[in-house]
Amino acid sequence: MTDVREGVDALDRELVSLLATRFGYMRAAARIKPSRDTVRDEDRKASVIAAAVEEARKAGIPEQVIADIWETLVEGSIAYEFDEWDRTRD
Ligand SMILES: O=C(O)C(=O)C[C@]1(C(=O)O)C=C[C@@H](O)C=C1
Repeated sequence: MTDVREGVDALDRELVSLLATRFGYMRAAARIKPSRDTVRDEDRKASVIAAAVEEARKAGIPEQVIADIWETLVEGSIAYEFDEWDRTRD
């Protein structure tokens, strides 16, 4: 069990590192988007979540769990992008 928990802890560190990279892309998106009302894109949000759920289906892991995680992730990303957009504009 110790090995399993060490594996989980190492994987969680990797996941956070990958998420840090993803949030870096959100900073880039906030810089690129020309107006505040383009930060939230519901069509893109739906397509990002659908793609993650499809990957979950292929991997044989619970699709609803992945849908819930991605809902939180994309909403958190949108909030972060709004903060970035406001921080970098007057
Ligand atoms: O694709 C974008 O436009 C993004 O800013 C990325 C992202 C995401 O988290 O994947 C975030 C905000 C948008 O509403 C849609 C998707």
